[in-house]
Amino acid sequence: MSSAEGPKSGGGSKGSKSEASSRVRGSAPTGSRDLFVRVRTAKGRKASSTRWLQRQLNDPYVLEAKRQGLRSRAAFKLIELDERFTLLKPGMRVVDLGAAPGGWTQIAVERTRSLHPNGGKVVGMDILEWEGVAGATCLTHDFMDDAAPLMLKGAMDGAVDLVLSDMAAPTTGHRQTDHLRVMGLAEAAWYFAEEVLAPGGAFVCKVFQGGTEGALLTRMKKMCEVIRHAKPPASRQGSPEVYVIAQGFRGLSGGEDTGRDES
Ligand SMILES: C[S@@+](CC[C@H](N)C(=O)[O-])C[C@H]1O[C@@H](n2cnc3c(N)ncnc32)[C@H](O)[C@@H]1O
Repeated sequence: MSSAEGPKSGGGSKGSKSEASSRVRGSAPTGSRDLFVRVRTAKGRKASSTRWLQRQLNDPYVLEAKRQGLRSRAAFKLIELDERFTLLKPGMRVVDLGAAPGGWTQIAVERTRSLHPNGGKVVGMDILEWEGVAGATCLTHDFMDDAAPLMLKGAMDGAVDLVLSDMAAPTTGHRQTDHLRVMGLAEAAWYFAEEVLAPGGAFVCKVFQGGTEGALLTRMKKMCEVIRHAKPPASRQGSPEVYVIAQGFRGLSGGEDTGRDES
């Protein structure tokens, strides 16, 4: 796993905010901000909100995302994972689950060149309403709903090279409940990936510290050449999130028992 230290150095692209820009975004912020913004407590604002605001105003990833016209600081997590594991290439077909507000989708569009003729294809889905990203098909639907896989398959119309899932249910503060919820989403994302991934395809999914659960990991190992876990530097150090990266999808060799409960 990578450490969650300060931002990496990078090229520092100049910040047009146009999504249609042909400029490839994606350099992580360079160095930290000199001026620390202190937020005073205000009447009617909870201490937790003040802390959140102060963190946002002093977070180099938040500032850099804004500068580069990226919709979320989370975009840098995908950028860092892509730099480490070489996930995205021009022409690739990508599904992005839990896509709102669209930072990962923006990066997928740029790196697959889905806006270009003969470029890739990107389909994103989120349970929340979200603003469309040019170059992607953006769906609003609960991925846990039975109809969701069919909607995604219909929009993709063919095999997928990369399934991304940054899905996260709102946290309750109860560690086990939050863990179970995120793992439920991860499991559903993997089963979807099994159905749509092309040979050689890859899967990247948010899980919680401790990594992917035993049964799911065993199943993934049977179907992929390599499975790794990573915490990209942009992932907050205090957050339990890590990502599982499965590459070299080969599916199952005829009728093997995977232990999945099909009932
Ligand atoms: C951390 S955010 C994703 C950020 C995104 N990767 C980006 O770069 O902008 C997690 C998202 O998962 C979505 N989500 C959670 N449960 C979901 C579900 N059942 N179906 C679809 N989306 C879901 C949430 O609505 C939220 O927008």
